[in-house]
Amino acid sequence: MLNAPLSASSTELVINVLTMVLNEGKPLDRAYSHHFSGLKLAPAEQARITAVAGDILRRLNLYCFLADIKSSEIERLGTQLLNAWHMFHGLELPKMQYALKVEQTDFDQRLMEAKQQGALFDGCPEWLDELGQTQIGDKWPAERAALATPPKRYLRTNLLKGTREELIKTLAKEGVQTKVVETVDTAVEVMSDSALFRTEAFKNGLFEQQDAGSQLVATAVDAKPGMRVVDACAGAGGKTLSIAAQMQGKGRLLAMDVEQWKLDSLKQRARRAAAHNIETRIIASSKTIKRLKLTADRVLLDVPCSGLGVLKRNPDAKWRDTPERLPVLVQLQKDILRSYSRMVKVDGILIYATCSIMPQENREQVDLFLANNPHFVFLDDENISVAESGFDGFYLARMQRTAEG
Ligand SMILES: C[S@@+](CC[C@H](N)C(=O)[O-])C[C@H]1O[C@@H](n2cnc3c(N)ncnc32)[C@H](O)[C@@H]1O
Repeated sequence: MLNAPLSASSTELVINVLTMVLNEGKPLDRAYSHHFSGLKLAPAEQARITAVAGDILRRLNLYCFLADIKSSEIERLGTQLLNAWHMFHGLELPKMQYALKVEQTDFDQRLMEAKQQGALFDGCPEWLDELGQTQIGDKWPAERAALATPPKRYLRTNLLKGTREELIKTLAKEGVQTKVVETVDTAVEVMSDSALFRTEAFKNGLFEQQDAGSQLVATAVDAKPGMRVVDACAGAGGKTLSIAAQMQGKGRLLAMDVEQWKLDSLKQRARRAAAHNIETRIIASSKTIKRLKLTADRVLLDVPCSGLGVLKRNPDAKWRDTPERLPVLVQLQKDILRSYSRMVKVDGILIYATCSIMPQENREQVDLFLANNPHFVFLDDENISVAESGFDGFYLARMQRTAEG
C-alpha cells in the first residue's frame, strides 16, 4: 500500500478525517474536502492520505483491535491506531510527536487472534457478516475479503469525444498512466496518482471517473440512436452519460430523479461531455411517471439500494448503516419497480440495477416483480461479483414488456 511511513502532518490529517467521519457522522468525501481545502497538497501525498484513511475505514474494527482502542476514541488515541496500522503493514513508525506506542508482543498476540476470526480480519461489522452469510452463504467470505481491498480507479471513455486509444494517448501526454480494461469496452484503469480532475482531458469532457462495473450496467441498457430512453433514478448521471454516448446524441434521453441538485450536477456534466440529447425532469409526484405510460424503448431503474457492493469505495457506510435500513430500501425498490415499469412500451426493455450483492435487493425483487406482472418476460441477469471481477459489486436484470398489461 505505502512504501514509506506517513509524515507527521499527514497522520494528523488522517486522524482528523477519521474523527469527522466516525464522531460527527460526516461522509468520507465531505471529510476529505473539508480537511484538504486550502492545503495545496501534492497529488501523491493526497493519494497517500486517502489510501490510509480509506484502508483504516475498510478494516476499522481490525485496526482498533490491534491498537487496543475503541473507534470512538480515535480523536484522543489516534496516534496509537496509526502506529498499529504501520506495524500491520510492516512499515517504520511515523515520526509523530507525543505518539502513543503499541507494544510489539501485544500486537503480535492480537494479530494472531484476529487471523482466526474472518469477519474481524476483513473489517466486517457483525450485522453485515450475519446478513452476508444468510444472503449468499458460501460465496460470502470471498466477497467480504474483496470488499476489504482498496478500490481501483477507473475511467469511462466518452465515445462522443473520441476512442479509448485516443484517450489513453491524450492522458499519457498529461502524465496520467492508464491501462485498458480488457473486459469492458469503454474502461481504462488509472495506474498513476494523478489529479485527474485538473487535466485538460477532463475539462474537455474526454472521460468521466466511473467504476468498470458501473460501466457494464450502463452498457446493458443497449440504447440505440433514435430511441426513447428513460433513466429514472439518474442521480448525477453516471450511467445517463454512458447511455447518451450509446445513442450518439440521437433520440430522446430523459434523466429523472427526486433530487434536483443531482440533476443540476448531471446537466453540468452533460455539457462537458457534449451529450446534447439529455433532458432532465424532477419526479414531483406519481403523475410525472403516469404521463410517460408506455412510451419508452428502454427504462433503466438504477434504484436506491444498500450500496453493499460498493463498500470498497464507501467504507464509512458500513459503520453508519444499520440492518434496519434494508427492509425500508427493499420496499422502496419494490414500489419503484411496480410503478416506473409502466413507462416501458410494448417490446421495450426494463433494466433493473443495484450496487448491492444481496439477492434480497436483486434477483428476489425481480422474481417477485415478474410473478406479479405477467406482461413482462425475463431476458437475462448478471451478478457482478466484487471477488471475481475486481470491480465494485452490481446486479442487473433485463425484462421485456410483451403486452400493455
Ligand atoms: C443508485 S443511485 C443512482 C446512481 C446513478 N444512476 C448513477 O449511475 O450515478 C439511486 C438514485 O435514486 C434516487 N431516488 C431515490 N428515491 C427515488 C424515487 N422514488 N424515484 C426516483 N429516484 C429516486 C436517488 O436520489 C439516487 O440518485
